[in-house]
Amino acid sequence: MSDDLTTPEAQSEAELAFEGALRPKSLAEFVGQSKVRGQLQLLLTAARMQERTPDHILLAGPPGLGKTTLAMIVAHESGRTLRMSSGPAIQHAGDLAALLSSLVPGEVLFIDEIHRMARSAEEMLYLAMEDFRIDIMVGKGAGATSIPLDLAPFTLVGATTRSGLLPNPLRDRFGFTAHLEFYDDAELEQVLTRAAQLLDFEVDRDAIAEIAGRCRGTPRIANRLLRRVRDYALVHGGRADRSAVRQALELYDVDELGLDRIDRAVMQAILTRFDGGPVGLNTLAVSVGEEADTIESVVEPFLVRIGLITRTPRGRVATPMAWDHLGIPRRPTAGAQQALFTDDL
Ligand SMILES: Nc1ncnc2c1ncn2[C@@H]1O[C@H](COP(=O)(O)OP(=O)(O)OP(=O)(O)O)[C@@H](O)[C@H]1O
Repeated sequence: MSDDLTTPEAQSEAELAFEGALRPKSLAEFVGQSKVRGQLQLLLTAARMQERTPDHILLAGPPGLGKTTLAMIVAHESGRTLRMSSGPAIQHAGDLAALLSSLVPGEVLFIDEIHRMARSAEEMLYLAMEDFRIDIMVGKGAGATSIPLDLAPFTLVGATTRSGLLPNPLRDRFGFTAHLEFYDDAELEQVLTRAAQLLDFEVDRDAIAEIAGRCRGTPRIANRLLRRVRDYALVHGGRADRSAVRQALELYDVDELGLDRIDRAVMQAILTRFDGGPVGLNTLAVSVGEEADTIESVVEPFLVRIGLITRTPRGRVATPMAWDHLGIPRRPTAGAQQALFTDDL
């Protein structure tokens, strides 16, 4: 689904550059997530007063809600440099050893998608987080020895979209875990207003409200839709008003609830092929030709959140609102109450 406007992951170098320009640089500029902001502020201030590195921080939540931005803010607010890496780039304990041993004292190490790091590296990280020390294995077999190596003190900021996949010993070593929530419409309007100002783009208030309602509670998508609306207003030479938003987003297949092509394909499958469900994740993924992981981590949380589907022990089930929204008449004999596919819940 890499070409979809509402995919919450960043999609290209150009988008990353665009995001960089809009990224809040301080906690004060960061919109929403007020509880997490307050908790982080306290943690950073206490560390500063005690002249020590801040505790390790785990940021959990769906893509595009601001985990990378918060990691950058942690480094910035504590006056430290930031080193960025990601779970998939750490395939061996040696990759992590090289990274950790090159940190300068006090540096903030950001590991995105930390749940995708190699198991062997995870174990090395336990000791590094706790004692700022690692054991390097030298040699093989009976002659193998481990050489302890002291590390510079650092703060690890881990980000994950799947905190349930992190082993407990790793999760427990974070001093603070922040669960980022989807943003409400008022917060998204603030994100959009700020972005429009930074882009020097004049846009009507009701246009902002219209975009906020269609961006899946996700700032990254809000900014991306704003960009498309800006293109539309530029090309058509008109005002960036509510009607321009509607026309631009219709062109890109984003409906008034923010559903895109994939969401609709998933809903159509549940409603028409499986009579409203229940249907198991893998069966559903195969029927729409998508990865089960994409359905589970990107599509489903949003559909559940807006009340179009529910998760039951027997699988995903469409709600009455889903039939109405997709404009599909409910079948009186729908087998929705039968567990059709219970093999892969
Ligand atoms: N609270 C916020 N206030 C203003 N803008 C935000 C906020 N959170 C995120 N953004 C905007 O959304 C973009 C995406 O945020 P970010 O890269 O931090 O998300 P993420 O959660 O790390 O996503 P991923 O998991 O895909 O890496 C940022 O460039 C920023 O412009």
